[in-house]
Amino acid sequence: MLRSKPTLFELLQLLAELGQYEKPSRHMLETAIAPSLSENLYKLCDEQALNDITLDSRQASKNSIFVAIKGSALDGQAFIEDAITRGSFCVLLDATSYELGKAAPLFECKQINNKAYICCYVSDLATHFPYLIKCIFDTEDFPNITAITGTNGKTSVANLCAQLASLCGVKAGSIGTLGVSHYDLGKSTLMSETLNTTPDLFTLCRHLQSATNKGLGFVALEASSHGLAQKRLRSIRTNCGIFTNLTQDHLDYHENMQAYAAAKRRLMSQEGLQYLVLNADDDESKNWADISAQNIQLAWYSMSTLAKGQKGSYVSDCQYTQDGCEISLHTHWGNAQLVLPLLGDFNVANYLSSLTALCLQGFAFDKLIAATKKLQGIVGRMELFPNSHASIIVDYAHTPDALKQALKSARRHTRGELHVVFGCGGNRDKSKRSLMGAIAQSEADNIVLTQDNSRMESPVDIIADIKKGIDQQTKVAVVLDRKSAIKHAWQSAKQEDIVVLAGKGHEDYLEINNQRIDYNEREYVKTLTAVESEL
Ligand SMILES: CC(=O)N[C@H]1[C@@H](OP(=O)(O)OP(=O)(O)OC[C@H]2O[C@@H](n3ccc(=O)[nH]c3=O)[C@H](O)[C@@H]2O)O[C@H](CO)[C@@H](O)[C@@H]1O[C@H](C)C(=O)N[C@@H](C)C(=O)N[C@H](CCC(=O)O)C(=O)O
Ligand SMILES: Nc1ncnc2c1ncn2[C@@H]1O[C@H](COP(=O)(O)OP(=O)(O)OP(=O)(O)O)[C@@H](O)[C@H]1O
Repeated sequence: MLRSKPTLFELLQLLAELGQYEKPSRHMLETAIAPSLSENLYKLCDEQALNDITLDSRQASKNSIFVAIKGSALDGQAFIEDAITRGSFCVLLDATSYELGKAAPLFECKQINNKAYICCYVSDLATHFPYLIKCIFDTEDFPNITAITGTNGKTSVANLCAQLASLCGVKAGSIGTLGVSHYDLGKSTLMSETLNTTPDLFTLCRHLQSATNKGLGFVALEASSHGLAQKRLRSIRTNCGIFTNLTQDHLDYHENMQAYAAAKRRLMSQEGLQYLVLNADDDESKNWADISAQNIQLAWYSMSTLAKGQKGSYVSDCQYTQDGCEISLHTHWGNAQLVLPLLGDFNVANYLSSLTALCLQGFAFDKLIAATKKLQGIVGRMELFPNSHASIIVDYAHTPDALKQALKSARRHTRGELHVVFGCGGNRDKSKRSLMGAIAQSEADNIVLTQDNSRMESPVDIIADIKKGIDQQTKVAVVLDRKSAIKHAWQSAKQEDIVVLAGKGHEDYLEINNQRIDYNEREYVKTLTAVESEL
């Protein structure tokens, strides 16, 4: 029988060929399994093509392989029972995790709750991940991938790229903070939630395999700095990379800006990278251009103009209306006058990067312009909730730069005063709190400080840290309960004012004392503004 994918036994033989250990024989397999008298297990090892692999026991499917590795907080070995209970028949472990001082066998048969499974010990297991995925997924058939990195804008750009590609007739997908979505002619369907912005390599492959099976030709993928640093994208062929910007974030993890910037630059080493889109208005882009490989085609985007010789897109004039931006667009591929249903300069920049990436990859300019007219705003990203009292914008800004950009942008769209409601997350980069306080003071007329995901910290302490950046305390009100804070800000606002709610965006929970409490800001705003007539 012809099989496109190997069995576990064949996989072990292939790994042995890579020089890791002695080639196993069938006799070894029979001897290992025989004592458990598990005929079914033998069949799974020697007759059944491998079908799924996971690092996370909670995702283990029937007849899958569970890869148990040590993480930064936990050891995957603690979840073997969970994986076996959920259907895994095999656990891959690094050879070093075998009993101290003893040489690990290549495999042995074990039992948990009367269920036999096979435990394989592979030397340098993590270095074989790229090889493992090629044995299980049709990686060569994966859709064209555009990966987006940068401190801010990844989700927005991924969404815009996927919307535009699908409106041009190519079924598309996006993978990132908002989950995994598929797009057909601009209409998006949420396929699954994601635990991480950039999923681990095996989860990512599962999403890409499903995209392949559903006939998608294009996928926009968010590449977070954690994901890049932890090599979650390694060996995933990436046609195009987009870098949006670099400002302070995640220093609790990366420790300093150099390490953070270096993590992002890893995107340039992605396998198969042909195109790179850089932000001419961001200094870090110049470092990217200096070190990108000669064979990668560069293109640029800018909110002002491009230098001589820079191929790409820019905007010469931007008018801010109550519900969007009117722009004069100039690109290497053509020019146009456009109305974008997006708020804020940075969303125009996000649009430019998406358009440039698609033009570079051969999408027709005219089709993209026609598609632009059908674009939808992005959930929780400068999302406008107009009403006759004072418009509300729900935005996901949770970094100093994002808050600054969101407030500056909102200011341009308002004729009245600007109000901001925000807090900061607990147990994360504390240094950004006072910076965000200072930004709110300089950019907004009125500030309401409130709860965000305080996690294990006291929200009162977090707010005290934010206040350290504010000396005009008369501008500030503190209302701990987030819904009450929003109501307070909106009721104190006047007609033609704008109230920006920063930090929660699309999320549907508040994480307090390590518990997720149902909280949907967008739904709350709809309810609140529906009763505006009672004001
Ligand atoms: C610090 C960090 O980034 N940790 C990530 C890392 O976890 P880890 O390797 O340390 O794993 P661990 O939690 O110690 O667990 C060890 C092993 O046990 C497994 N396990 C764990 C629990 C369980 O029930 N069953 C199970 O099998 C885990 O899958 C893992 O293989 O690798 C895991 C798999 O890829 C990630 O899910 C996990 O993200 C955690 C949840 C996290 O909070 N990460 C954040 C900081 C993050 O990565 N954020 C960025 C976006 C940031 C942004 O731009 O805003 C992201 O891409 O999501
Ligand atoms: N190009 C940009 N430059 C600066 N700020 C931006 C840009 N695009 C979006 N923002 C701001 O950053 C917030 C987050 O945007 P988005 O979700 O697109 O970024 P992200 O990089 O995916 O962030 P995260 O990884 O934290 O989810 C937005 O709500 C907005 O306030």
